[in-house]
Amino acid sequence: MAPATSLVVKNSADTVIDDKTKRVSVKTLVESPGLTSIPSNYSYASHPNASAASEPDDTIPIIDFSLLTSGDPHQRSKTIQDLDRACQEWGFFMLVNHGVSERLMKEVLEGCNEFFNLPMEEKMQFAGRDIWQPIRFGTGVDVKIEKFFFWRDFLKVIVHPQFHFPTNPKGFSEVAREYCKSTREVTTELLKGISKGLGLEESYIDKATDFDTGFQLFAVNLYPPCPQPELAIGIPAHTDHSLLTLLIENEIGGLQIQHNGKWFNVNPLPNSFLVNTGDHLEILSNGKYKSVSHRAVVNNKATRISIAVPHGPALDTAVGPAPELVDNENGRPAIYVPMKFKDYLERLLEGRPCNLDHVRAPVA
Ligand SMILES: O=C(O)CCC(=O)C(=O)O
Ligand SMILES: [Fe+2]
Repeated sequence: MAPATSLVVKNSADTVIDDKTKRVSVKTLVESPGLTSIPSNYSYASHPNASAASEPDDTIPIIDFSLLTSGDPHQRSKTIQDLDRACQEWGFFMLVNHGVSERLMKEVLEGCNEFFNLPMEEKMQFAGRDIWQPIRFGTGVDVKIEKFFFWRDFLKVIVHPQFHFPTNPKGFSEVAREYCKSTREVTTELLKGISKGLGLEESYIDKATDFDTGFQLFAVNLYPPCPQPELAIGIPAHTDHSLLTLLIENEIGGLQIQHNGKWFNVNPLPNSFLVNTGDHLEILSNGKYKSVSHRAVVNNKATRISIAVPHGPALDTAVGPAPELVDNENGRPAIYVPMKFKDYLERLLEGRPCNLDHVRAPVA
């Protein structure tokens, strides 16, 4: 295996995305002539988290959305039970028959591809480190302390409660608007089912999180082919801040989730959504559901694109454990304290390994 090099791509000022680290995008790096090994600061393999993953487990839950919304009470209550089990045992499921068209899913992925293929100066207008910037193009991750660089570029757009979007490539904004509206509608229905599965009234999560004005991101990850995929990582293990994240990808594969202490490769069913429970469902359910740890690995053959759409509470809303799920007398105290979602997101920038540590209740 060729050693990781300390090759430095000639960073002309107009390709440096991040002033602080003088980094160019991974795409720029990959397109530079003669790249046969990764620059040493992308080398991740010595990190303790870098353990091998098992083949996909065929018990990864599959939820049929059409049964949740069919109007048949028996099918609905069975699907609610399945959802409850999936959230409790995996924190992750594949959603099929969700009603979002294959055409729309293809078009939105294509739009993302075209965005990353725009000239650099077009994308550079969105470069920046401020997480509140409505449209942001960058590389790596968002934390202040990055020990090594990650093999991914990103586009992050705030799409709710206000919809923002780049005007180029042409037509992308319209497609993305329709896509984000669809994932929001699907999520609204899932949250109703999840509320019921937790033994709460159907609208509980909607009301407790002010979901109508909830924070929604359109987060695209681009993982160009990596000459030494075994040494690099696309996104290291993390949990999502949201209630639920809906993810699609261009059928290349690379998502891994942690289950019972082991890592699993996820090979999505065609046209399915990969759905994971985020920190705010763990908080609201008082730990009954776990915010699942996941990561993205890279490959040396093809560019992978994934679109993660995390749906969260309203920024000014502080979500705590549902009182119905707290029972102080019977050994089930509230294990989290409420924190405004806006403040929670800002803490992420401190780069602590587990976001939920910020809101863990002191042990009495
Ligand atoms: O690319 C993937 O499969 C994972 C992306 C992800 O976890 C994220 O954007 O939070
Ligand atoms: Fe994630």
